[in-house]
Parts: sequence; structure tokens; C-alpha cells
Amino acid sequence: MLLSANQVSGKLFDFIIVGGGTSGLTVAARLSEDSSISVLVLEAGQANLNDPEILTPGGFGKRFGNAQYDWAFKTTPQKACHQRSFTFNRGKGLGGSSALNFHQYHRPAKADIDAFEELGNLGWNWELLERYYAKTEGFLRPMEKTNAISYDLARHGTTGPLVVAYQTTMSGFELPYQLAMKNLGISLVEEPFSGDTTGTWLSPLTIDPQRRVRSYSANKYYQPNADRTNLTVVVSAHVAKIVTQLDPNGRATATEVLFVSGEARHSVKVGKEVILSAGAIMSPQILELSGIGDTPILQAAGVQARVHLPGVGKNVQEHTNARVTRELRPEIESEYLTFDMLSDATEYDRQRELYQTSGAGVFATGSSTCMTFIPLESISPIADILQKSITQSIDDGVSSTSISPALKKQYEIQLKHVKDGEPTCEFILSPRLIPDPPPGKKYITASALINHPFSRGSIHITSSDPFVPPNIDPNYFEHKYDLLQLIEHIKFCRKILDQEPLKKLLTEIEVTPGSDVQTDKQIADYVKSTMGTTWHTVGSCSMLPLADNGVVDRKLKVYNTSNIRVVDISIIPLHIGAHLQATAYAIGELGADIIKGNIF
Ligand SMILES: Cc1cc2nc3c(=O)[nH]c(=O)nc-3n(C[C@H](O)[C@H](O)[C@H](O)COP(=O)(O)OP(=O)(O)OC[C@H]3O[C@@H](n4cnc5c(N)ncnc54)[C@H](O)[C@@H]3O)c2cc1C
Repeated sequence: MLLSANQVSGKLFDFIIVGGGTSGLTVAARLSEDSSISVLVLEAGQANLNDPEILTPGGFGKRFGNAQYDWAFKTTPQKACHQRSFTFNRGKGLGGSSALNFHQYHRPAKADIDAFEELGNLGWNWELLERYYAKTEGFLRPMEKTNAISYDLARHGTTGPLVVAYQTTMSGFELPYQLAMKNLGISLVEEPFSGDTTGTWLSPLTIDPQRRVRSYSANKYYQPNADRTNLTVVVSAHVAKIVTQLDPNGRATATEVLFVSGEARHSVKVGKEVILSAGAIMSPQILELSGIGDTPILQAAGVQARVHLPGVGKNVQEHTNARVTRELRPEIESEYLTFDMLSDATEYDRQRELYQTSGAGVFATGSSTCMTFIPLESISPIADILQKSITQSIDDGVSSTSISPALKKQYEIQLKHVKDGEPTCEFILSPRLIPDPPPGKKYITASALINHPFSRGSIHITSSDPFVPPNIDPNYFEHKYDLLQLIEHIKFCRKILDQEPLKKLLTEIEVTPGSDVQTDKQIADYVKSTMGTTWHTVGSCSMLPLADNGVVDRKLKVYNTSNIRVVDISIIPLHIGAHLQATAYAIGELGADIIKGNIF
């Protein structure tokens, strides 16, 4: 049930979950299955329940920058990107980023998950995570079979709360894209949920195909359980700090959580555990505000250190993306659905009406569904040279000690994945010009993503004020390899759009980067000037051994605390080749089972 801050103020709860987002509401739903324990969720944003702006699938992106839904964090100026500051949109309100995301739902490659175990987290491997991915998923078979869709039902969860389904309204580019890829030697993947993602496939989406609405943690994990008397949710409750007591060995035990609602400050008492699920930006911030982090960073921000934990807010990894856009030929454009249509005010209203009356049109669709995951050698003739250069650069860093033994372990796995031909490059076809199309034309965009960056950034507080956002530094292109790879990706995006049968749908006009951008130097400059985030930050509360700068152990317990866990996407220690929501839900499901003592 939803209660006000005053109604819970001063009260005791067994479990207090900070953040009612993707992982947080998953944990809350599972823990409150046991009616003998009390669970409180504190969410900084509003409830936003049954809100058509969230539920309408094609409305994604429109809420960016709107404080009711989006934190809209800003990064520090990025020196390798002409000092640009990037906006890191993050969902605010019940559902968190699952209320703001673009609906794509899929799993990473097996090797990505097995790497968690290789880094010292016994049991965190594909075989285990596969069960929790399935537990979330309520996969629905497509109502109509098309040539572009292939799946193996045995690999999907069909009884989980989250509706996962293929898009009912296709853009029209799905098959031409897959055929173009085939002509480029990239084959179709029969079932990308199997742990083998290498190739081309269509992503299912978290859109309910019957009701044509967003399926997300608030309407699938919270609302069906909202009448449980042992599950309390308070919205507009901005958590400021976890209060801890130290034992003689310096181990911290959470006793209270302080939060601000409106102008008023409140505290709630914790009986068993505090679970941080505030996401990759805010979970490290709350730990640091609570005096858990790297002592010099805490002191500089005016926070008294309680537990010296240097890994907090470090090891930050972020997916990046850059794009090539071409115009659709005017004589065939009426046959294809693109989001560009919405930049025309009359068409926007027509599409809204269409969606409201019949659940059809652009607003019923999610974002891009055409995905490709492949190794660099599949797309670049200089892959080998680039890979030798990054290997050398890592070796040099290790010799000069600029790369720590802990980071070396991560890089060894990354280099092994490169050598083994794991799919480190991602391509997506989007039916639109990104970001803002002029009215009257249609476009398609081939985006290239760097999914396994070698660069590492940080997220740290600079103030003890919980309303001052942390300093977010993704440290883009710390390693030149990340940029050099992206240059090769852009060249391949051009090849994709220049390949039949896609080619014949397009005019000769390349909108971005444009035909005058040809040399590697020009492409590099284009990437630095236009590249975007993929909203996929991980690593800021890494699950790693303490000696390797870990923040949580394999049971997601914060080191040197007795009852504080982090259960969200921030615990991923090494980035994965997938969009993150499926993994955020799986971490929530697995985290709940760990807390219940069902596993480990
Ligand atoms: C714009 C965008 C598009 C994306 N598109 C996709 C996609 O198409 N497919 C995909 O797989 N993934 C996508 N992702 C990524 C994926 O949705 C997220 O990685 C995932 O949902 C994160 O889950 P989380 O539980 O870690 O954090 P969140 O879901 O972000 O939850 C964190 C919650 O904590 C709350 N909170 C934060 N600070 C406080 C505080 N101090 N006090 C109280 N509450 C607090 C927040 O308001 C939020 O509700 C996208 C992400 C974004 C932002």
C-alpha cells in the first residue's frame, strides 16, 4: 500500500528498500511474499501509476528532462569528447528506469555472465542467471509468425510477471535489415536468449501486445501486490543517508534510514536489512553520504567516514553509441513506420488518436528491434592490428603499474573475449533520425555501440547535501581502443545502409555523418562531437573481492557492514553485451532469493 511519509515516520520495518525502480520493486515483491516480514520501499520520485505518458509505448524519450519522470543527470565535461557534458537520463518515480526505457528486452552472451564468477563471485554464472532471467519473463508467443522472428520457447520464461513479446506493429525494416546483414555475412540467430547472441535477431520488447501498454516493474511487480499489508511504499521520499552503528571491529550495522519528503526530514528504523536499489548513479551516492566509501573522497565532501571502502563509485563502465543516418526515398516512405512522423504536429495528433482509438500506429510501437552482436573481426579488416595495440597498451599499463592488479584481472577477461571472438560490437537499426528530425521526411539510423569498454570512470559525491547530484565521469575514451573501435563501427554502419535490400529503400543522401566525413580523423571527430550515452552505466558498486576494490560480496552485502546490501545494476563488475533491463530484473530476483537464504 502507498502511505505518506508521516505515516511511516519513526516506525520500524524489517527490510527497507531504497529506490522503487526496476530491481527495487522486484526485490520488494519477492520479499513481501512472506507475510510475516515487513517491507518498506522509499522512492524519491512520484508514484506515476496508471499514467498514460508512461504506459504509451511510443512515448519514450518524450519525457526526457521532465522532472516528474527523469533525473536528467549531467556528466562532467568529457575531455576526449570536446569537453561535452552528456545527459544521463534515469527514471524517477515508481518503476525507475523501467518506466523510461525503450522496451528492448534481451539477455547477454553466456561469457559475459560467466565473467562475474571468473572475477571471484562463486556461483554467479550463466547456468544460475538463466534461471532468474526466466523467472522474470512472461514471454508471449507472437500472434503472427513472420520471417523476421525466430525463437525457441524452451529458452524463455513464460510464467514470470513481466510481459515480454515481439512487437505487433512492425516498422517494415525488419526483414530488409536481416537480409542486408545476411548479404554482409552475418547470420540470423535462432534464439539469442540461449547465451549465444552472435549474429542478427529481433529483440522482444516489454510491451503488452494485447493492451499495447508498457510492461514495467511498477505495473507488474508492485501493482498486483499493492494490497499486501506487509508491503509499504512511500513516494516523494528522497533518501539522504543510512545511519549506522560501528562495532569494535569497525563493522557497520544500519539502524535507521533518513529521508526528506517535501521540506520535512524523517527517519525509519530497520529491523533486519537496508537494501540499496537506487541505481548505478545514486546507490554509490547514498553509500558515500552514509560515510561508506573512499575516506579522502568522503572527507573532501564533508562527510565523516564510517567504513573505508575505496571501491565505492569506481570501476564505472558505460556503453556508448554513434550513428549513421540516411533518408528514406519519398516514393516508398508511406509503406514504413518511423518515429520521424511525430515531428509533424498534425501527424502527431493523428497518431495519438489512432493509438487511443485502436491501439495502433507509431505510439503502439517500441523503439528499435533489429539488433546485431558480432566480434570486431567480422566487420573490420584492421581488427587484428587494433587488438594487438590494446593488448600492448594493457601490458604497458601493468608494467608501469598504472593498471592495478585488480583491473588487470578484468582486462585479461576482456582480452580473452576479444581473442575468442565474443560479440563485442552491437548494431541497431532505428526507424528515425536521432535526435530531432525536421518534419516532412523519414529516416533510418544505424547505431553502433561499444559494449565492452576498456575505459573506466567514476561517480562520487562532492557535497554532503543529498540533493547535490554526484560527479559523474564516464571517462570516455580513456583507452584509445574504445574510440578506434567506434570508428570501425561507423564504417560498418555505412556498409549496412549501403547493402541491398536496405539500400534500395534509401536516397543517396547521408544525413549524418555526411559524405564529407571520410578519413579516420574526420570520423573520430564526428564521433567525439555527436556520440551519445546508451544509458547503461554499471560497476559503481561492483561485486568483486574486497582486495579487488569490491563494494559488495557475492551475497550482495556491502563489505564491512552487517546488514546493508546493494541490489541493482550497479553491482555488475564487468560490462555485458546487452541492454540492461533483463539483467536488472534478474539481479532483483536473485537478490531476493539470496536475502531469503534460498541460495548461497
Ligand atoms: C532512457 C533509458 C533507456 C533505456 N532503454 C533500455 C532498453 O530499451 N532496454 C534495456 O534492456 N535497458 C534499457 N535501459 C536500461 C535499464 O532500463 C536500466 O539499466 C535498469 O532499468 C536499471 O535498473 P535499476 O534498478 O538499477 O535502477 P532504476 O530502475 O533506475 O531504479 C532506481 C530507483 O531509485 C530511485 N532513487 C534514486 N535515488 C534515490 C534516493 N536518494 N532516494 C530514494 N529513491 C531514489 C530512482 O528514482 C529510481 O526509481 C534504459 C535506461 C534508460 C535510462
